[in-house]
Amino acid sequence: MTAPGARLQVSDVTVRFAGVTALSGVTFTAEPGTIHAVIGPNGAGKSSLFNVLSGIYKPAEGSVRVDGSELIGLAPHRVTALGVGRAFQNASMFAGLTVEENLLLGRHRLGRGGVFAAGLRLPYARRSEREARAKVREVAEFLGVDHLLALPAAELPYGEAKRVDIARALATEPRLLLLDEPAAGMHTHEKVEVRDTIRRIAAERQITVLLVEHDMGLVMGISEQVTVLDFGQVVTTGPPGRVTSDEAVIAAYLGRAGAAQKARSESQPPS
Ligand SMILES: Nc1ncnc2c1ncn2[C@@H]1O[C@H](COP(=O)(O)OP(=O)(O)OP(=O)(O)O)[C@@H](O)[C@H]1O
Repeated sequence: MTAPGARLQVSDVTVRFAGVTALSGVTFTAEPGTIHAVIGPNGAGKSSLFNVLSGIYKPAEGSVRVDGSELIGLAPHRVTALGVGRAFQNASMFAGLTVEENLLLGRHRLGRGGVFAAGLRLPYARRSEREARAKVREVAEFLGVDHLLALPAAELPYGEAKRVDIARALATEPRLLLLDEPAAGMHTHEKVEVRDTIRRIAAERQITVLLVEHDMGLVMGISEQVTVLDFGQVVTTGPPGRVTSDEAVIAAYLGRAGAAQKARSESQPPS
């Protein structure tokens, strides 16, 4: 049976870099098995949040709980073991390995075989390797990338590489999946596939999906809840219909777009 998706509780998370507060008191909850988007203008803090949630950044303050277990302070591989998988904005595979090898590597730290056990061909290492290969194939079939398993990762076209990167994250059997701009740079028909894939991950596997994405049509079409960040702070969290009509959200987007337009017009030489 598939383990149900995790509840993610982000509480008062603050991240500072020299002179810059990237996140300030960020608080929201993503409910099990739902699709929860995090949106915001450039520089709002979305990547910093994902880096906290995958153990890359340690916040100055705050707590992140996955089904009640504290994530802050865990190394990235421990975060994976806790049930958090991440697909990256730029697919993060080893170019010299095949797709299957990349997917197996993602799972490696979940297995108990280890390098020595595998080298000695100990029975439990062989069993764990068999299980890992079966899981990788099952996930690849679920995402329709099984025909790519034997290919070198370097040969994948951009869109396929992004789908395979989602498969790599899913192969770690996450209960919470972080998707970082899964539709970036994709054609319209590929975006439809990505949308359907994300829906199936939540609906058929009950995995909680946290989605950072700039395509508002995609975000508003599939998310149950949307958290809006601006200047590192939560502007609001709510269902898409409410968020899109929220004055503060409109101001955050239009204000930033208006400022950019003003800067562009001011940089034009007078005619
Ligand atoms: N490693 C870092 N060192 C210094 N400042 C950083 C670092 N990472 C992010 N920042 C700053 O923190 C703020 C938030 O950046 P972040 O990349 O998290 O935003 P974002 O919402 O992901 O933006 P984008 O949509 O452009 O990717 C920005 O002001 C950024 O310049």
